[in-house]
Amino acid sequence: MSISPSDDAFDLARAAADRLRARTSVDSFDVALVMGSGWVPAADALGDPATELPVTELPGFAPPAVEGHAGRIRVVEVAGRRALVFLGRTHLYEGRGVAPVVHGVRTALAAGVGTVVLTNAAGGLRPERQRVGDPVLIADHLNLTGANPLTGATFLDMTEAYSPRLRALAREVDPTLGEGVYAALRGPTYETPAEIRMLRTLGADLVGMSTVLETIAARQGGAEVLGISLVTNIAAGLTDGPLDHEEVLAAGRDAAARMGALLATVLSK
Ligand SMILES: Nc1nc2[nH]c(I)nc2c(=O)[nH]1
Repeated sequence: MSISPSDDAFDLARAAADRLRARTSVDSFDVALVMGSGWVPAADALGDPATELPVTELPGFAPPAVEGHAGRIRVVEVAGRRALVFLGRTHLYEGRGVAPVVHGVRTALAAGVGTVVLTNAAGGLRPERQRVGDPVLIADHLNLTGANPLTGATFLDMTEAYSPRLRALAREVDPTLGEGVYAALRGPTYETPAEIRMLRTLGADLVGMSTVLETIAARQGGAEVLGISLVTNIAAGLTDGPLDHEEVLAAGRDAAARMGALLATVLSK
């Protein structure tokens, strides 16, 4: 018998799923999409929501670190599938611990979701083949956060953490999509040039501060995962000049709108 993470984390996810069902009058959902920084235009392209609510209406969700769209959930029918669209997420760097970072995914799985799409904004480590604004499919990850949502003898296979089937579907829809290894660090600092050189040596192609813990939680719950990064800056030391977070978000917004059509098409398959 595997020793799963503390039961209260799963009890809280079940309570949040029950409240979500009651609030949306939807008994079960098919797919969850977590829209990272700059991905709100993609969420808008998925279609008009039947319901939209602040996550704080559900147990276990903290108010968003930054006001605005982040911290809201939309219920949208995407290609005939009942979708939960999370606008924004909790990051490890907020210091709330690991469980809140994966609470959204666990809530979605408790509400019946079998497919989880994780999007994020990331730094690009391969300027020779990446441009700001490029979407990149996540083929695999390096969890360098020093954290894990699982505890105890939960020895989870992570061989195909990012669904080969969904990645092939995405490439069928958009053959220009590249793939890469996503390295997650705790943050909130961006990397030093020396750390970027280390990550390139380790085989990473993208760097960010999210996604990997959500992927682990989704895989523990048996869900298929599709991960997509939007390269919103070329990582530190690989171009001249410092990183400016506002520029980074603007680049993400420009490219994210076309991602909405891609996601809707992939989910229709
Ligand atoms: N760690 C890290 N996270 C990021 N998020 C974005 I957007 N760009 C970066 C980056 O260059 N490094």
